Amino acid sequence: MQPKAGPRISQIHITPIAIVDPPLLNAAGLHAPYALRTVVELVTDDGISGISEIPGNRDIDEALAIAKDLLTGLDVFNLNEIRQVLSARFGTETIKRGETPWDQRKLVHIFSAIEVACMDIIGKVTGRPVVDLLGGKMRDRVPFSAYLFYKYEGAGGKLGFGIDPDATGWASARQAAALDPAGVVAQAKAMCAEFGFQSIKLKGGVFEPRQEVDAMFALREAFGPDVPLRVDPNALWKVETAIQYGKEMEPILEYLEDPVRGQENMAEVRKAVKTPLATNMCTTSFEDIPNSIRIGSEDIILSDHHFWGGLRSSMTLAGICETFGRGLSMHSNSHLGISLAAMVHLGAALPQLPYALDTHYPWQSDEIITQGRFQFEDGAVVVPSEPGLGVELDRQALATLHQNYLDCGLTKRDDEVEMQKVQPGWTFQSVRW
Ligand SMILES: O=C([O-])C(=O)C[C@H](O)[C@@H](O)C(=O)[O-]
Ligand SMILES: [Mg+2]
Repeated sequence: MQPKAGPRISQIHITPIAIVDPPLLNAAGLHAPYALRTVVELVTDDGISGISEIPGNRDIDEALAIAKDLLTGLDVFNLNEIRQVLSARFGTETIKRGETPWDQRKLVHIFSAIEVACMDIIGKVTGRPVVDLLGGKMRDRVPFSAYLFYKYEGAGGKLGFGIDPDATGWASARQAAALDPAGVVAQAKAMCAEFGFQSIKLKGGVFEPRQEVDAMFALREAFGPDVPLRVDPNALWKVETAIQYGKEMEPILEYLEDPVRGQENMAEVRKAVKTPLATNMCTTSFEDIPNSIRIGSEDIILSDHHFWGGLRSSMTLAGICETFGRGLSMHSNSHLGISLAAMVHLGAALPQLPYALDTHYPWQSDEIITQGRFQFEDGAVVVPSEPGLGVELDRQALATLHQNYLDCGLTKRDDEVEMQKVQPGWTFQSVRW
């Protein structure tokens, strides 16, 4: 029997969108009232559509527009060829990941956008969910962790620092300020009550370490020893600070995420502190792995299919982690349901899943898929069983959120600029305490 010719890419639609994001504080500054995402839709010559979502950035969107011409006519099943074509065009980029908690590299984002949309199509053609294309489902539900942020009062979007007085439940709690340990505990209680999360992460690197460590002890006091806790100062601590507070938190932490900057500093802290160290900042690409293994910079890699070049690359990373005794979990950024669907398929396919994954999803209120917002049951999302990603693009919502993008005037994430609007003169420091 002759193999069938695969469907070929005939159209690529790239739509930047802006989604409402509350004033969340982090090491890089403050979230703008809108977070940017880019939605990519591939359409095949026989009219099948596949979608993906990546962090929004005008430079990356422009690179995607160049990729469009290179990819038209290629077989969606031939992901190796697609990768080769993209590597040949963008593989020499000199852009580095940068010092912020997010990633600036174009190639990994483009790979991710194209590969996920192709896998959505392949799933539709074969009648199988994406998790099956990644080797099959290891679990039916994928657990996520509560992701707490210090924040100013405010709802984001058009309301900015204002609030919607008619909001109820988590939609109301999400607007509250959280600027001290009591505020963090109140936020955690509201988020866990709504989503049923069974582990908790605090985004640190905002206040001096004593305050953030006190917040972790307050969470332990409020939730008891059965709820795993993590804190992520996004590499702002000095080695001695990380060792001091890392030791103090040994009895209460599941893992300590990126206390310090760089693999060497992480390795030094790891030798001194018993708690496992996790990273999405020092070992962030395949090129970083050899040194990570050589010097032992972390115990857990927080993968992110948007930054590691897609879902299949993330499976490769899982194999490397298994070989070298690293744990693997997942990092996130402000995102909608297309990204969440991809994260859930990947989470379901990973051979081991010892840690609940990160997600910013509770902080978002918009959605771009026809089924509406994903539901969490006891902190977990049920793996979609429909072909492909199992989500369909809501074209009306896409148009509205694209208009938000045009109106808001943002072209990339810049938390430093947003912070300066509130605290004039504030500057990002790569190591602060
Ligand atoms: O674990 C992390 O480093 C993140 O989740 C990075 C994000 O960019 C986070 O800092 C945020 O949303 O401000
Ligand atoms: Mg992190």
